[in-house]
Amino acid sequence: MVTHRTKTSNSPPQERRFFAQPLSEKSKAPYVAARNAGYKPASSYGADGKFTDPREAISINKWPTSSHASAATLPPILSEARDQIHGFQRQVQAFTTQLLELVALALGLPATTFTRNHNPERENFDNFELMHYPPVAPAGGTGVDTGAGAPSEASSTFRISPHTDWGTLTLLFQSAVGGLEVRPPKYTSPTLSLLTEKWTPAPPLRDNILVNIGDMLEFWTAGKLKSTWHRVVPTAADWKLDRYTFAYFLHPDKDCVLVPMGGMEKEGWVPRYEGVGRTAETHIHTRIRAVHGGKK
Ligand SMILES: O=C(O)CCC(=O)C(=O)O
Ligand SMILES: [Fe+2]
Repeated sequence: MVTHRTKTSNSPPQERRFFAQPLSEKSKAPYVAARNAGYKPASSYGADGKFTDPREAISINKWPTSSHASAATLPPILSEARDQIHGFQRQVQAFTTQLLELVALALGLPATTFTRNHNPERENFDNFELMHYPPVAPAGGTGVDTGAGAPSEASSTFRISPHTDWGTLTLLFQSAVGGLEVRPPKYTSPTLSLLTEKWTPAPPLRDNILVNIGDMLEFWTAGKLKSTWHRVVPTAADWKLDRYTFAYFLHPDKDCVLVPMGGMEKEGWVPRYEGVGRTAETHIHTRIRAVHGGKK
């Protein structure tokens, strides 16, 4: 799903300034698993727990204003931008509310089917993440794209390894450097075959926001909407470049339950992933443990 954006610049200057700092500075707000927020150094984890990715990122949770108990701890450069971040989050909230209403209507459901689980005043895992991907050489030598032709799974090289996003929707603000690929919906197995499956490139489109469907919508629609597998690979054209993106991960209220809505569950439905009947909070904690381990 691609949607048009108007006023947001491609990469806020704070983003580059933040990542250019020494590790000791960036680590002043370290990642805290219970909040799913903070700085995650390069090569310290992988998107799906299977590979280790060279990407570094900082996650900012829903309340960057210090008046909230669960406010994100922000490192100095980003705390200067608190108001800007908060304003951006409010715009995202208004926009995603409309988007979720449209998704419900398109499925023939009442407009509030999904929005009633996304109360902006309640606790959730909403997460605004700034990312930096350092240059990485493609597998099999420079100038060769990685992917379906790679000789073995272990030798695959990613900027971010294949994964699905955990929340409801992800808004992806990509920079000019490409490499994002999505797994076409014809592949329905919960496990990937990196050696045979062909992925579809999703190059950055100027002034557009790319919207990914996340796990929650897959559970609520009994698989009618699929949580999209995606990855970022180094391409022949720009593997030497640093890549910056930012993403807004929209999450539902922590206590809502992941069961099909609006009578969408058909007899014989086999969920692709574990998690049906759990709360959103339990699902996210399970995902965090798989990626970051039990520590922190
Ligand atoms: O940087 C991108 O284009 C994708 C990032 C992504 O998939 C993620 O952070 O979950
Ligand atoms: Fe993702």
